[in-house]
Amino acid sequence: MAASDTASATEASAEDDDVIIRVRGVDVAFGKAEILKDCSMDVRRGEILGFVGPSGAGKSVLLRTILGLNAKQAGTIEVFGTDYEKASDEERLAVEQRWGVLFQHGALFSALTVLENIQVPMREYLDLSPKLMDELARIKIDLVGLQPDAAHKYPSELSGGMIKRAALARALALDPEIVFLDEPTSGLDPIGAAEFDELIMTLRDTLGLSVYMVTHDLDSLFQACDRIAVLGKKRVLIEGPLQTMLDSDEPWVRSYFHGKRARTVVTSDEGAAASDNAGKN
Ligand SMILES: Nc1ncnc2c1ncn2[C@@H]1O[C@H](COP(=O)(O)OP(=O)(O)OP(=O)(O)O)[C@@H](O)[C@H]1O
Repeated sequence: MAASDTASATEASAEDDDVIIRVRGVDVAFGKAEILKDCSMDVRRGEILGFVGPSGAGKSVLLRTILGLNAKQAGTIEVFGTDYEKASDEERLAVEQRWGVLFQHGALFSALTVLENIQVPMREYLDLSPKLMDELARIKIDLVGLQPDAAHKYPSELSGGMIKRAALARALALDPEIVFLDEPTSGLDPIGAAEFDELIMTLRDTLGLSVYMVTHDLDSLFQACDRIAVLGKKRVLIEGPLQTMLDSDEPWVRSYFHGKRARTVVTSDEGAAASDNAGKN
C-alpha cells in the first residue's frame, strides 16, 4: 500500500464515530533526535489493535505521547473526542478514568499485595469504602483468571504470567473502555503468551474493551489482533487487518510478515490461506 493510500484511509476513518483515539500529524523530538514526524493513526471502539515496528522506532514514545506523558511539538491527539493537551483538569481526570495501562515491565508496586495494587487507581480516582474496594478488586482478580489466593500475594511471589495478569487486573480497575498494553506477552513462554492473548480476546468480546497493544509477538498479531499498525520512518506507515500486512510491498512489513518466524506461526487455516494468497500477489 502506498503512503497516500494510508493517508486517505486515515482521512476516511476520521469521520467514523467508532474512532476513540485519533492521532493526526504528531511530531515528537527529544532535543535534536526526531522520533515521530507527521504521525497519524486511529484506534476504533471494540478492536484489538496491534502496534508493531522495528526496535527503537518509537512505539513506546507514541504510546506515552497519547497518554500525555511525553510532550509533542506538533499535531493533535484526541481520546474519546477530547484533546488531552487542551483539556481542563476535570476533563483530563474524566479521560484518565476511561483508560487503563499495562506498562512493559508490569510495573506492580513490589511493597503492595495484588489486591492493594489493583486498588491503587481506585484510591486515586474514586471515593469508595475499603469493603467495596476489596470486593471490586476480587472481581478483577477473577476476571483475569487469577486464583482468589493471589489477592494477598506480593509481586515477588508471582510467576511472570501471574504478574502480567495482576497488572492487567490493575489496568482494569476503573472499568476502562480501552487498555494500552506495552509488550504484554514479552517474557512469557508460548503457552502463557497464548493464554494471555485468549484472555484479551475474551475481554474484548465480553466487555467490549478496546485494546492498543504494542507487541513483537507474531502469534498475537496473527491470532488476536483485529487490525495492525506499523510504525516506521517516524510515522505509521500502514494500518489495517492482517491481510493488508500480508499484501503490503513495504520492505519492512514484507520481511516481518513473510519472514521465517512469521511462517512458523501461520497455523490456522485462515492464516495459511491468507499467506498463500499474499504469496501469489
Ligand atoms: N525520554 C526520552 N528521552 C530521550 N530519548 C528517548 C526518550 N524516550 C525514548 N527515547 C528514544 O526514542 C527512540 C524510540 O524509543 P521507543 O522506546 O519508543 O522505541 P520502541 O519502538 O518502543 O522500541 P522497542 O521495540 O525496542 O521497545 C529511542 O531511540 C529512544 O532512545
